Amino acid sequence: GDKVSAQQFVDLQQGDSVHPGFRRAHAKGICVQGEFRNNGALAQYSSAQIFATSVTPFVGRFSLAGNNPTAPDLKAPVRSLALSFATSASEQWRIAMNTPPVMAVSNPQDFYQQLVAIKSGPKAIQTFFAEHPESADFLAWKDSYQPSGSFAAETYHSINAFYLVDDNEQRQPVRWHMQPTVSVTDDGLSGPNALHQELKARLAKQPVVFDWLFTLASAQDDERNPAIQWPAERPRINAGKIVITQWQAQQDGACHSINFDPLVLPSGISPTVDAILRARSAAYAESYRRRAVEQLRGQAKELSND
Ligand code: HEM
Repeated sequence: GDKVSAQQFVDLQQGDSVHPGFRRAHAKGICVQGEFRNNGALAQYSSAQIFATSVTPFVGRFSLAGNNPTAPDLKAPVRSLALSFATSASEQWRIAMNTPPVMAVSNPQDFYQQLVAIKSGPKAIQTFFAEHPESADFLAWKDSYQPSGSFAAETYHSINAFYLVDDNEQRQPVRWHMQPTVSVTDDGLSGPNALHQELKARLAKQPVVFDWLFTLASAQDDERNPAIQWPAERPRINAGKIVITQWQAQQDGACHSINFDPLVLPSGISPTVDAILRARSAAYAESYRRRAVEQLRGQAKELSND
């Protein structure tokens, strides 16, 4: 199909009502900070500094899919976690993850059409999925997914694959996910900011901890295709713990001015040719450009979800 530009993506995602100063997607969220406690297990696969050092701090952001920074927390179909590690003076690693393990489609053009179909209503999206059999793994996830009662209790997936690159330039394709260490039901949660309030109350008492698990592809898996789940028997390596200790409101917080572009990678990690990664990088930059201009012009709304 025809190429889709970053401007077209962001125009569609921001929709008719622009919220000046906010992200055009995943607009509602909260900044967090913490550290990665490495256990050394990935050092043989990747020369990245983060897998050689014991502790690396990060700035992160929990968020909800959608363009509205005041949307009700419990209505969002997808929850997210983004992390930015300053792994050395010259390198950063930025990661943006969602609750589904795969995308419904394999390329940017089809994702654009999926967003068009979502806007057109339930019948259009049903037709879209019927015409895209590669969405089967995504739909299976969607059918079985039970939203939890906490950002801390979700599993967040890289979806796109990357390569771990070792000292000899050997590449191992991987996907990763953050596995929660608590389970929380949504019983009794209510109100538009339920997940934000739950997170703040939780962090006042204890850190939020995830295990960072990497799944190793084998030669039969196509690491360029973000729609296809890899078989469950693929090896998994636990690289250590993601420990979140603090939060800040997003508009004043350290995550506000970070563009969580998935192609900002340190040496030892490299991108696959998955076209979605390039599309994401371009769209995030366009969204960032728009919100930065609005902020510069003083149009950004002061708004927090406290
Ligand atoms: C072609 C496909 C995609 C497009 C066009 C797209 C577009 C966008 C845009 C425009 C933003 C706002 C960026 C900003 O202003 O900082 C965003 C944020 C985000 N996206 Fe995507 N996205 C895509 C796929 C994905 C996938 C596959 C994932 C998960 C693996 C993902 C996870 C996120 C997350 C977590 C955020 C919020 C990051 C933050 O907290 O700042 N996106 N996306």
